[in-house]
Amino acid sequence: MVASVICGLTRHVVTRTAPKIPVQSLAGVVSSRKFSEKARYTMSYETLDVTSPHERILHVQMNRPDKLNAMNKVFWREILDCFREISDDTDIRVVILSGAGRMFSAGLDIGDMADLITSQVSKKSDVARRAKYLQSLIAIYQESFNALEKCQKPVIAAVHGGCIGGGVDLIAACDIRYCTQDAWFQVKEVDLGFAPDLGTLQRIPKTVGNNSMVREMIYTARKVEAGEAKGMGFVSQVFPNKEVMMSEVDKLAESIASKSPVAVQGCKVALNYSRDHTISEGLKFMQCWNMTMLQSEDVIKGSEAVAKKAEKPPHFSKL
Ligand SMILES: CC/C=C\C=C\CC(=O)SCCNC(=O)CCNC(=O)[C@H](O)C(C)(C)COP(=O)(O)OP(=O)(O)OC[C@H]1O[C@@H](n2cnc3c(N)ncnc32)[C@H](O)[C@@H]1OP(=O)(O)O
Repeated sequence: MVASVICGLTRHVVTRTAPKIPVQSLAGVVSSRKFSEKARYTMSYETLDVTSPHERILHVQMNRPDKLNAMNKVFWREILDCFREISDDTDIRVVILSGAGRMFSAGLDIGDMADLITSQVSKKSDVARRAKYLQSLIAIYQESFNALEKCQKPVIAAVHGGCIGGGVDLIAACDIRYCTQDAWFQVKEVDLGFAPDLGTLQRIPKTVGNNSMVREMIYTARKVEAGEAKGMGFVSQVFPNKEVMMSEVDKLAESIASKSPVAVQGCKVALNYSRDHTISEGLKFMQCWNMTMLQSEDVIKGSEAVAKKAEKPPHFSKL
């Protein structure tokens, strides 16, 4: 019953329970998804444009420019599938996330949501049935953005123009946020009459030291300009325009991609774990993590390069 009611979402749920395993992770089988230099990554999506600007780096661009990258039903499924696939792809070490067209994202696709309310929610006769439906819908959307945080590779958000509602939830789940001078951020949900539910309220207060400013931004739903976002620590760098930003993002991604994936992925998992646990639990986690990872060949290669003051980083194998 529930499956038939959630209609277009059924496919979504099924995908979640059976994550795809990348071909190349199956016993070294040669994949059709190998890179040629600057080749287009062959994952194919309707709402995302996925390319590989450099070896080991993937650029995921939200690609509904005519709708200001508003997040529709297809997007929620694709962003989840895409980041799950990237997480397991040993060819990839860093991901860049951006938006095509004149802004990063106008957030939730309001038309799409209105259709869903009319076609699904309002047809249910009872408050409990409507509530159950909405609860599972919110959980599905949350999982789409959790996928960025769970992705083993660092994700760099590159924001230009508006970043509204779901757009803020999305970048809150990223590791690093850069933006252009013309970027603005708006937690718009309060203006629409509800509280954000996809991570803004949970992640931003743990990212930004200025809790007073976070609450001001959320309660008023006002636009926060790039300089203010940097001042509060939500973004780490502001650039004059998108071209300059993307070039700097590339440099950042290349720098991270040149490092040991054992080290970088270890840092990501430990930073996320430590954010959600006590210091003592985080330290215990590191004992367990590094009692294995300190035995990696990467530690030998890295230490030798540092000791020899090598100009170039050593070659670290895929992980
Ligand atoms: C379960 C809950 C899950 C998720 C919850 C998420 C919460 C949110 O995301 S809340 C925020 C929702 N978004 C908004 O309220 C923004 C709405 N849009 C606007 O206010 C404006 O479009 C604008 C971003 C300020 C830009 O204005 P303007 O420059 O004048 O462009 P427009 O002509 O308005 O838009 C161009 C084109 O894009 C379509 N569009 C814009 N935003 C959305 C949207 N959020 N959903 C769907 N479509 C959107 C707009 O309709 C236009 O399309 P046309 O086909 O050209 O008409």
